[in-house]
Amino acid sequence: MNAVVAPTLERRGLMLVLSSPSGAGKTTISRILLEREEELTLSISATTRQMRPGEIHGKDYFFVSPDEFNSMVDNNEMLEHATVFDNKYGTPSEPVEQGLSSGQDVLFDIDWQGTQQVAAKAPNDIVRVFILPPSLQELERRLYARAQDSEEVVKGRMAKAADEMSHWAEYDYIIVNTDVEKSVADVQAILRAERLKRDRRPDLDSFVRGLRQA
Ligand SMILES: Nc1ncnc2c1ncn2[C@@H]1O[C@H](COP(=O)(O)OP(=O)(O)OP(=O)(O)O)[C@@H](O)[C@H]1O
Ligand SMILES: Nc1nc2c(ncn2[C@@H]2O[C@H](COP(=O)(O)O)[C@@H](O)[C@H]2O)c(=O)[nH]1
Repeated sequence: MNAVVAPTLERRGLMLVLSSPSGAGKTTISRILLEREEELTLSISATTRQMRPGEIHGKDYFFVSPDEFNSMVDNNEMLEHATVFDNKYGTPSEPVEQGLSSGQDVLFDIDWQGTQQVAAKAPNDIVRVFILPPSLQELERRLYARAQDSEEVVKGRMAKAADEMSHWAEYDYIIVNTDVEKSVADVQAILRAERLKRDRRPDLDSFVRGLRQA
């Protein structure tokens, strides 16, 4: 009987998108996921919004001027871009492509507009997760508890929460973020199953052929 060598992991990475109304917990869940998932890398967005206390340029966002943002768009450097809460946000393409082709999965914290654009460009690579808050009162409480935005900004984000949530059905998976640990475990379960999908495992074809000939 011929020896059959178990398949090495040769898969193209997937694009894991998290969206939610502002304050539901995407950033919190993302930070923990990135600590726990070695094969997951964050897509760092560019934005024209003001830096919040504690945020770091190049780690949380690339904080750019409106002119810089527009020239990135004009030079075709953005995978997607959108205006959210009166500021511009966009995903630089190159780091995403580099991550995917080296077998990393890429995590996106982007809104529904960006998700639609990525889904149109890469329908087979995207996995969409929508995070809901347990209630509107809790969403508002979290926005105030984060203590990084003015009352005016919090009110603006609450006013747009219903509109953002109206896109929930465009996503593959829905998580109600009551408990952070449980939400992280749910996203990890999604990742694990999606990584095993047949279409993401081109290496299996020759492996199974070998098994059948052995
Ligand atoms: N399950 C949870 N229970 C209680 N508090 C939470 C939970 N998840 C997140 N939070 C808190 O809610 C606040 C908002 O969370 P976070 O910044 O992660 O939201 P977000 O969805 O990324 O918001 P934005 O879209 O504005 O970036 C933070 O103070 C965070 O610690
Ligand atoms: N379409 C995109 N949306 C993005 C991107 N980066 C962040 N976002 C979304 O913006 C809001 C507000 O974020 P905040 O950090 O200012 O609180 C939130 O819904 C993010 O998901 C992006 O590159 N493209």
